[in-house]
Amino acid sequence: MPSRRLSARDRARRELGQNFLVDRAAARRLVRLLDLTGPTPVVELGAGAGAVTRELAGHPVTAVEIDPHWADVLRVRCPWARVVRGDVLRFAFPRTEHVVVGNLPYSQTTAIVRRLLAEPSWTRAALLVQFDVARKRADGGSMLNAQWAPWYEFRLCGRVRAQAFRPVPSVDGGLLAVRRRARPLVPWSELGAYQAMVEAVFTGRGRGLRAVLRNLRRPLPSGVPADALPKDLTPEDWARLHR
Ligand SMILES: C[S@@+](CC[C@H](N)C(=O)[O-])C[C@H]1O[C@@H](n2cnc3c(N)ncnc32)[C@H](O)[C@@H]1O
Repeated sequence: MPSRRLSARDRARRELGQNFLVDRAAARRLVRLLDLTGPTPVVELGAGAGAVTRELAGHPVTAVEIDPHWADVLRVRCPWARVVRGDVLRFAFPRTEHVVVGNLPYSQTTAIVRRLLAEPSWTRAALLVQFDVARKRADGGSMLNAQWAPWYEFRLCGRVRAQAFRPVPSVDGGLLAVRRRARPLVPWSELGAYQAMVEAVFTGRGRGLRAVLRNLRRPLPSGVPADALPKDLTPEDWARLHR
């Protein structure tokens, strides 16, 4: 029955964060952040109705979409793309070099970003997320930022007004560029130990960084003021603290 089908679609729209881009210029701005020059493989996260996918015509694209309805639509609209019907959180990312793009479902941004950062083979990502989330990532200072700072640089690249999406969300979007460092500040093989250290510092007992580090029996990195807080440390400070 049409009315039941409509309500199922409405439910999917809400649960899966289906705020589709209707502003072509915004989709182009997102794709331009990838600096695509040659035939670099692209993985698109949450491809939906293909607003971003169609701006990638001519590139080898793998478009991941969880909703079977939109995955089927995509196969017709963007026949050059390899469409994978599945959950980004379980997707097997390529083991060879690639780039990543996605207008992410707002409700799953953190989970998807965490999943993405744990993948070793992509070099650049262009993400459209809530503006405040993009700004927070780019400003640094959070535990999540510190845990990934030796490997990635985050940059806020602009705002996308809420009216660029349908349905119109309650907040604007933000363009976030993530670049893997050519020379990581900490070896990838030490990721687990490094992240445990960052968590211990952020959640450790003591007032100020010096006291927290004293409790953890670690020295304050040279050049860091005694009254600094964990959020004040630069990626280089964190790397020295790890060493
Ligand atoms: C904000 S929409 C973006 C759609 C399209 N890329 C665009 O820009 O118009 C997010 C898309 O991600 C899909 N999605 C939500 N959760 C997902 C997940 N866990 N894995 C894969 N796709 C997901 C939704 O169905 C939706 O199509």
